[in-house]
Parts: sequence; structure tokens; C-alpha cells
Amino acid sequence: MNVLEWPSQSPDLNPIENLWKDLKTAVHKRSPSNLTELELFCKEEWAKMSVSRCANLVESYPKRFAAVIAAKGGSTKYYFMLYEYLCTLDFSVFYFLKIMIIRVMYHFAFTSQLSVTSFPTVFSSSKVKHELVANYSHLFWVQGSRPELQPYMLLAHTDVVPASEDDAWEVPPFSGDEKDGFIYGRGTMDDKGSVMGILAALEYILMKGYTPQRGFYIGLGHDEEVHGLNGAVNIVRLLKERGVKLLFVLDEGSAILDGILKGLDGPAALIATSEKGATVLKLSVSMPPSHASMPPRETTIGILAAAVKRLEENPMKRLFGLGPEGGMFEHLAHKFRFPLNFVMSNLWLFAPLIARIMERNETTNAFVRTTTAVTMFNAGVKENVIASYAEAFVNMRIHSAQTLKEVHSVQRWSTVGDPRVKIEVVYGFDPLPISPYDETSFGFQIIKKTVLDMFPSMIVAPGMCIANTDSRHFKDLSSSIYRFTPAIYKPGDAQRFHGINERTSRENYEGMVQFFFRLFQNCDIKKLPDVSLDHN
Ligand SMILES: CCCCCCCCCCCCCCCC(=O)N[C@@H](Cc1ccccc1)C(=O)O
Repeated sequence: MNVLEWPSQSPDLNPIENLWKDLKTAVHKRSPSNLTELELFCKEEWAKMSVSRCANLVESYPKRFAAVIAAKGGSTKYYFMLYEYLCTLDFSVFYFLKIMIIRVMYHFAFTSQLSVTSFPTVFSSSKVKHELVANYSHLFWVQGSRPELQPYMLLAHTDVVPASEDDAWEVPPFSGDEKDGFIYGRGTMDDKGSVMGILAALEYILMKGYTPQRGFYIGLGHDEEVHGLNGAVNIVRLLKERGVKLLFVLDEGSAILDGILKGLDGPAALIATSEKGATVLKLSVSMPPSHASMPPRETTIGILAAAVKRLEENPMKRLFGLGPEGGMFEHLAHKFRFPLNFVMSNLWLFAPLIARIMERNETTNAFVRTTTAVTMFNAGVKENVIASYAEAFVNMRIHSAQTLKEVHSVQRWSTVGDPRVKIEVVYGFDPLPISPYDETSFGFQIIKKTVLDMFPSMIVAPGMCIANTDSRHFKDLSSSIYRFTPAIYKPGDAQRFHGINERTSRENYEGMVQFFFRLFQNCDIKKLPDVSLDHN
């Protein structure tokens, strides 16, 4: 028998993928509540698979071949049917499986479709070297005509958090549908918009025959939403092995805010010069299980629930003004309406007052303190058994004026405050260093100039990223790391990140392409006013 080479992760060529889909649908409908049930339901549903279903799938082979050949090896309707289905799965036992499969599929769509059809010049230009890192991340090197100039790097990521249609999206989250001038879909803001914006700008500048003087890298991670430990970390490792040092790095993490900061006249472009630290703590309580008819005075669930409640009722202390957000508000002060302009210019006096106002809103509260979010709570196996084990996960984002060590000790000794609650650190890292933003900082000034080229009257100020980005892995390659996407966000938009109805306006997307197109050229300017070109 002649055994042909077979692309194992090509869902449109492998009908077995459809059977996996059938199996998952059937098991999902039965809602297994633990691993034993999951295994049992899988076996039972697998045994029910009909011979005719298998025969039909095998018969579809010739059509699949024809479709793949017609798509020149690209994706076909068989792939997309399966993909669409996967996007409808909810958060359940399939959560991790789903992330993994969706990631593989996105990669598949990305490499096979985008490269050939959407960005032909990028992928065929002799100036561009493209390589896959850790199988799914992309590293581009765009050769400059002056190798003596230090390169810079743009970052974005192709992976996304899950989205469920059950969550009442206005359009299906993976449709990419356009409605009222907005492109909807998971990833449009975080962070496929940037991926497409950067590549479209590169395609365009190459098509125009522009040869950049300063070489640059583009890194597109595939696992930012799960820490970037394979994508960004391996890109950094490769660059380190090659002895690369970067003039500056630009990633997602802040934007142009319009109407979000109350009292500010007009939109402000906030170029984040740092990002918060983070830690996840696992709290757990154990005790022997017992019969629900003879409950102990306190249960694992009750003890843990009380600890979690204490965490929510005792937020970390206010630190407003002691980190880079202080500089941000001082820069913006003169653009606030009276009396806020006076208040903001005198943070040394008014910071505690402003902090109290800002903490009332969940977005601005993130600038005031280390935040505490209880994100997962698991306990119990049966409704008439006292749970022997309860666990909760607490996600904290650490304010720049605090350290990881300090946060851990506060939680351990004062807030949780119950020795029966075991506290384990799942992971943690300190707030990131503050990148320079004075007149001699090339990266900051070039990003600012590019914003001003597009929006001449825009307020531009250093900002702070309240979440985390892949750029944190690059701190050994550059001391100038900035987080900024040239998109305009209005009230309500912050909630679309990881939420429902994620979308980008046509203008924002076009602005993104324009921004990177101009940035590529601005990085070639000979001299900043009174600055040396290669300052880092
Ligand atoms: C003053 C008002 C500010 C309003 C902010 C408006 C939004 C500005 C853009 C924000 C972009 C945020 C980008 C976030 C990327 C992201 O989600 N990263 C993830 C990374 C991560 C993954 C797993 C565990 C820890 C960390 C995250 O931070 O959760």
C-alpha cells in the first residue's frame, strides 16, 4: 500500500474531525460534572456513533480533495463549518481543549489564507524574512538599508479569549460581520486589529517601493492570552541568541481615550510607559466529606466564601499618584476643565481626593490600586455530600508603587486571615519598569509624532497599562517599551475587551493601517529635535 503524507492538523481533509465534533456535541449536551462522568459519557456516546455516519464522511473524501485543491491548499468550507461549531462551545470541561483547537485553527487560517491572499508582497518581498516560532507565532524581519541603525520591534498577537454566542452578542462573535460602520468579532480590539493593521501597512509600504532605512521586527504571538510563554518568550530567546538589542518595542495596552476620563476636554492618546504587575493566588479549604443531613457548623464552601468576601470588602490600599499614572494626570492637567485642572496639577495635595472619585468606576479604579478579582470558585461533587474541598482563584494586578512580595504578605496575613484557608501562589511578577518619555526618548517621541501627524490637535501623554501584554517578556532586549494602539475608545468600549460585542470602527481600523504606515517612515527620520537618533 502506498502511504501518502498527511497533514495531521488539516480538519478539512480529515473527516475524523467531524466525528470528534459529533462526540463533543453529544457529551456536551449531557453536561458531565466531573472527570469520571466525562470519561463515561465519552465512551457511551462513542459507542452510539452510527456506521452510516462514518460511511457518509468517508464518501465525502473526493469532494474534500477537490475543495482543498481548488483552494490551493487553503481552507475550505469543511474547515470553516467545523471552526464555526467550535466557536459555539461554552465554558465547560472543554474550555482548555477549545482554546487549543481554536488556536490551531486560527493558525491554520492565518498561515494558509492571509499569507497567500491578503499580504502577497509581504510574503514574497526579498526585504522581508518570515519565520514561524514555536510552530504558531510569527517573526518578521524587515531589512533596512542602513544596518548601522538599531532596529525596533512591533508586537501584536493572533490568539483570543473564548466567546460564546449565548452571551447575547449583537452579531456572532466569530463572523467578522460589519454593522453600522463597525467590524464586530472576538479579537477585533484584542488584538487581531493590530495584527491586520501592521501587516496591511507593511504590505502597502512595500507595494509603494519604500525601502526602510532602519530595519525592524514584527512579532505576532500566538499565546498572549495564556502568558505568551511559548510565543513571545521564544521570540525573545531567538532574538537574544542572535544578539539583537531593540531601540524600542511597541505593543498593545493603551489607546486614544475619548470621553472616558471625565472632565477632560477632547480625546487623549495615552502611550503607556509601564504595565502593572500581576499575581494569581489559589485559596483552598479541605476537610473530610460527610453526609449533608449532619452538616458541620462550617463547611469548606462557607469558610472559603467568607475569605473571598473579605478580599472583596477590603480592597488593597489606594496608591493613586505614586506610580506612572501620577505623571499621566499631571501631563493632562491643563486639559481638564476647572476646577479639575487645578486639582490635577496639585496631586501632591489632592491625590487622596481624586483617588476616592476614581475608585467609584471600575476602569479608573484600576489606576488607583492593586486590584483583586475572584475569577474562579470550584467546590462540591454532589448535592447531598458536604464538599471535602473548595478552591478559589484570585487574579490581582499590582500597582507600580507596590511589589509582588508586599501583595502576597498583605493577603496572607491580614485579608484572608484564616489559617484554614491555604494560600498558594500560582504565578506572579512585579510591575514593569517605567520606560523613558522625555524629549530624547526616540521611541516615545516617534510614536507621539506619528499620532500628531494623524491628529494634529490630539493631547498625547505618557500612560499606564492596567492589564498585561506580551511586551513584558522583552525587558532584557530594550529599556524603551511602549504600549499603545492608535484606536479611539469611547465610554463603554473598555468593557468590550474580553466581553461581548467586541468591535472596531472602520475609522479605527483605517487609522491603524495609516498609523503603522507613517510610523515605518517616521522611524527613518534623521534626527529628533535636539536628540541623537540612536538614543535608547
Ligand atoms: C482610564 C481608563 C482606561 C481605559 C482603558 C481602555 C482600554 C485600553 C486598551 C487596553 C488594552 C489591554 C490589552 C490587554 C491584553 C490582555 O488581555 N492581556 C492578558 C494577559 C494575561 C493573560 C493571562 C494571565 C495574565 C495576563 C491580561 O492582561 O489578562
